[in-house]
Parts: sequence; C-alpha cells; structure tokens
Amino acid sequence: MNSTASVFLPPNYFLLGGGGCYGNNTPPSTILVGDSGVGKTSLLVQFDQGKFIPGSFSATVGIGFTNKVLTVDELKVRLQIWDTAGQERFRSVTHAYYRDAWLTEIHEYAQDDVVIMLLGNKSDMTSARAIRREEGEKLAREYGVIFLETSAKTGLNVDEAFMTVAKELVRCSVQLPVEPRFHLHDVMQPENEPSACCGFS
Ligand SMILES: Nc1nc2c(ncn2[C@@H]2O[C@H](COP(=O)(O)OP(=O)(O)OP(=O)(O)O)[C@@H](O)[C@H]2O)c(=O)[nH]1
Repeated sequence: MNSTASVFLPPNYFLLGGGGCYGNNTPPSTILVGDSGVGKTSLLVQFDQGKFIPGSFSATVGIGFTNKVLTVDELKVRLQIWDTAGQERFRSVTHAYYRDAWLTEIHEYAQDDVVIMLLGNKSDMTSARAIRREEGEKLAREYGVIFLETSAKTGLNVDEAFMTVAKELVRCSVQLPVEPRFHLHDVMQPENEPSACCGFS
C-alpha cells in the first residue's frame, strides 16, 4: 500500500479513523481525513447538529475539533472528533497532526486499538455516482478497513459511522492489555499546540 496522503481514493471518499481505547489516560480521538470538498465537515455537522446546509462550501482552515458524547451499551463516552482541511495548501498543518503515512503506519503499529473506516460520501447524488458500492467494498477489503456509504445531506449512515468507531474503541478498552502501543491523540497534539491553529469551516 502507498503512503496515505497519496493513496488513491475515489471521488467523495475519505477516511474516518479512531484511536485510543477508553479507560486509558489519553481520551480516544477520531479524525476525518480526505480531499477537499468530499464532505468531511458536512458529515461532522450532520452528526453533531443534525443539519445539512446545501451548497455551503467553506473550506476548512487547518484543523478543528468537536466533542460529542455518545451512548454505547448504556455507557456515556466522549468522542473527540478532528476535522482536517483537505486543501493542498493546508497539508503541512494537517500532516503535523496525523502524519504522512497515516493509514499504513496505523496498520503496521497500531492494529489493536485503532479503527479505520472508508466512507463513500454523497451517496444521495445517485445520478452523479462515480463508483459502485461493490467497488467501494472491494477497496475497503483491500485496505483492511470498514466501509460505509454515507450522505451528509440525508444523514444516511452518519450516526452509524461514528457509532461504529466509538463501539470499537469501547470494545478495545476491554480487550487490550494495560499499555496500548499507540494513541492517535499523541500524534495529533504537537508539543506547542497553537490555540490559533484550529480553523473550522
Ligand atoms: N449532495 C451532497 N452534497 C454534499 C454532501 N456532503 C457534502 N456536500 C457538499 O459538498 C461540498 C463540500 O463539503 P465540505 O463538507 O465543506 O467538504 P470538506 O471535505 O470538509 O472540504 P475541506 O474543508 O476543504 O477539506 C459542500 O457544498 C457540501 O454542501 C453529501 O452527502 N451530499
């Protein structure tokens, strides 16, 4: 597999990754990574606020985050969700957080407490569909990740995507040995985290 930044993803596909089990010192984090305009912010807004503002494309500047409390198996768990800018000009900022070979390295070093999903967004745009669901599923199998088609517009599978991540992180907190090997959170907070870094579209 190539390094992530240049991993080929079909139009409107992006990655939702979560890492760090509950119960450890560092709270779990989730991150949205993908090209500009694929709908990362819209998906997060739909999940967080239950709304979609049609045609409002305001590119994310750098990186921002949202906290969301979810109920998983009657447990209330907090998910910190990072939304990264897809535009090339912000690459240096976003890569400082999740690093270049993200997908590859996560698989290599952090299989146990990381969950990665491939999301095929804008599934409501049926007439402009660029890739069949079966092809998306095949791609996800090749990468060894979970696949869902989503729509930030209709809300299709939006809750399911984040719930899947949260459930996996709750599950791994039960299964993992005391010392996990890796936290996404660790690579997403540089030493001198600038408070003004975090734009949000
Ligand atoms: N029809 C449809 N349009 C969508 C969907 N998700 C996002 N859009 C539209 O796609 C455009 C880009 O969405 P954004 O959420 O801003 O994209 P982004 O991936 O966050 O872009 P960057 O911030 O530049 O990385 C906007 O005009 C959205 O309204 C969807 O599921 N269906």
